[in-house]
Amino acid sequence: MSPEPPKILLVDSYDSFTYNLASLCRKAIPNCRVHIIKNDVIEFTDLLSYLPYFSGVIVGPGPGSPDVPEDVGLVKGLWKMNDTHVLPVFGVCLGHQSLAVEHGATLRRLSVVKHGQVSAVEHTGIDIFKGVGPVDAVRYHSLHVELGGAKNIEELAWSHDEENGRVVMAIRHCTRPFWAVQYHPESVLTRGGGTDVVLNFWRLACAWNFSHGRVTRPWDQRADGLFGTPWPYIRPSSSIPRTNAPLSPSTIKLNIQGLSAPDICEVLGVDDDSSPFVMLESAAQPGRFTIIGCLTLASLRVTYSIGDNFIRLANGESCDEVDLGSHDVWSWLTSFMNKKEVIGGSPEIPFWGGLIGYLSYELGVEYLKVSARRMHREARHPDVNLVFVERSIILDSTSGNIHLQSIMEDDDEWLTEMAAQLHSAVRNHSTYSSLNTSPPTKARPNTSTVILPDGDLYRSRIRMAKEYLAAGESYELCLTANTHITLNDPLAPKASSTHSPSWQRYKHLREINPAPHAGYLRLHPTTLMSSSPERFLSFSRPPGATYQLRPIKGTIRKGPNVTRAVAEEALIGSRKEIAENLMIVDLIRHDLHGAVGEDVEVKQFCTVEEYRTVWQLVSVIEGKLPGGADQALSRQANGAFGWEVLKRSLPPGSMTGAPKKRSVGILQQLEDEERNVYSGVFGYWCAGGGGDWSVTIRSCFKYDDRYEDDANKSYDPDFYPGIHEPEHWVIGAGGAITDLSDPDAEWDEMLTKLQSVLRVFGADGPRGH
Ligand SMILES: C=C(O[C@@H]1C=C(C(=O)O)C=C[C@H]1O)C(=O)O
Ligand SMILES: NC(=O)CC[C@H](N)C(=O)O
Repeated sequence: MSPEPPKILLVDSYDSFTYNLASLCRKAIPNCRVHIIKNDVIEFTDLLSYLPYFSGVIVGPGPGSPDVPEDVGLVKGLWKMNDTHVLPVFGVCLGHQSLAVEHGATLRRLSVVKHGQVSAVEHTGIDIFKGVGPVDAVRYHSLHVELGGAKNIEELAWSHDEENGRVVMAIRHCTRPFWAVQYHPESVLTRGGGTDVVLNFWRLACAWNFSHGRVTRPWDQRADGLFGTPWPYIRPSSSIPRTNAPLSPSTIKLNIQGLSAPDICEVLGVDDDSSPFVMLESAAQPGRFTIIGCLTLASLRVTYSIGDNFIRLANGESCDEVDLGSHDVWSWLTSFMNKKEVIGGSPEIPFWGGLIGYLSYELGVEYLKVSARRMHREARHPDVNLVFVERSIILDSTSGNIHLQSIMEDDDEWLTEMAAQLHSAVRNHSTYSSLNTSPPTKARPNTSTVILPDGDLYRSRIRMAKEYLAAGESYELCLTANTHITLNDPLAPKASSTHSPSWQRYKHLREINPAPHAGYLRLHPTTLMSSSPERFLSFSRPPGATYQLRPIKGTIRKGPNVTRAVAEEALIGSRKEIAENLMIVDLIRHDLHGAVGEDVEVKQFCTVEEYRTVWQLVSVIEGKLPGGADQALSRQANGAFGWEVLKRSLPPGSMTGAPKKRSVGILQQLEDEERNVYSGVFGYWCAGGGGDWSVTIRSCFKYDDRYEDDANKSYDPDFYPGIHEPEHWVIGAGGAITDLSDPDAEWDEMLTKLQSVLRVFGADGPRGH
């Protein structure tokens, strides 16, 4: 009989780095099984009888303080076990602080907090540091411990901070098998002191277990009941069998020069303001494909608002509310897409047909189970707003090819007709207004109002955010605020069957701020225009799917003297910017490890990319499922696992800060309004597997409630409910606040981001005040 594998209990204090620690543990401890529990799922006294199943415990990092019982939960109890229960424990950061504090150490705040910063760590070279060379370790902490009054605690490592003096970096208990480190061994930038230290812990733990005659209890049903499957646990996304025969796209490939994405939209009738319309546009590098939906009266709209127990399905003819029953919106959509599977399209085309639309920020917040203070349950606008696209036109900016596709049966006639229409559009191309790029007329005086966030209030919120950071509640907070624009010009051309003001504005936006993740989504009641630079998550078609996230953190405004070299110096050369980006990279590694398991890699760390108005610092993280799971899941459903990864990773970490859950809760205190469409994601899920979702930033949206009940039903050209009404647009903008943030500079950065979109309204831009 083979020996039982080492079993490690990892206690998670609601951190955003826990799965990184699990992964480190799996790398360091041969063949181990890691069971993760939250620190509040069980009382410590009830956990005691389960400890014999484990060879050791790892106590992870987390927000808050070791002094606050709710922050550490059952962890406190571990250090007070009586001799019969004792087992080896390794603490990290909050875990380290808890070990020290429970033994009499003094908890203090650092004079200057360390979030996402690398420090040289000196160590004794013994014990968990035996054979360990130089350590350059990432730190995420505001609090630290002084060992003066501590009993039985010995220092093993320390750092010398310019501002804080000597800070304890690792300790051990003198008589019990307890060790801990203040730094983060699992961070992607930690060099030395990671796997080597965890392996040493494991060797010491084995030696202690052996010398104390401690044998782990064989795993049984009882343990299974509480601790379940060890990490990495790949969640099957859907067990619903495929019920329909898969569809197959019919395609025509054209190479027509001189037809832009907006030209094609106009051929398709985007100017009819009452009709739904979707385009995901790669309006700049590194974007390649533009996806345009060719919607029909029968195109199915799928909407859902938080708090509802139904999904709304509508097309131009009917509208139904479908009871969710035991499903949530995520699983409902998974089974919906299971019935829509498409196979056999051209492999290089990312989208063959499928869902296009947006998911709100609050949808992600709801999944995190943060108690939502301000959720307006009544009369919510859609948090999920999607349309199922059966006919599409894809532009490939690399080859110049235009692909017409349909997954509707016997649709060749449409393909031929559309090809003919596009050919004739080029011949008459002067009739298409998109070729005339003149911006919408500047707003007449007194016809538009722009309500900017209040500068003093924003700065005071930054200071409050920094107070939370100093207290150890968060490592980084992405603070944002909304700008409201009201347009009320009785003389401006009205929405009609031949004129869509929002479309004209979008065309202007793509000119002044071309972006790789641009988009125009008119899914009434919502209209979204985006010039987003940021991909959130893309997943390629299974099998062998790659899950890629591309967080941006670090922004500077472009200007005549801001060359690439200057931008690199300002971004890569800045401790602050690298720290901001690193924190999100570590957070995203955790989110991805939580979904796909062990195979997660940082492919690009902090590279400067150029956009029309800003330079940005971008990192790329990719994950893959293990071979067996990948095969099994790809047989089961068409990209449903990508949908699962999306669900588990929202809201985008770059829009929350870390640790995600606690930070989202704090941001709800600091921000006055819901973020809604802003800070969520928009993109597609292809029915052939694969998807691409962008972060909804550098965007603006409006709700037009007058369309709500009727527009889906009516394509009646005489029905324009918005005809004499003002338009009300919202632009969200913000930035990551860390301890190193300067309130004036952050306000300015927020204005820079805001300005990239606000200019389309022809309104006077914001000035710093
Ligand atoms: C918050 C915004 O952007 C986010 C914050 C960034 C930053 O702090 O540098 C960069 C990109 C986004 O992840 C925004 O555009 O409104
Ligand atoms: N990363 C952590 O565990 C942080 C611990 C604690 N909240 C601090 O800020 O010091």
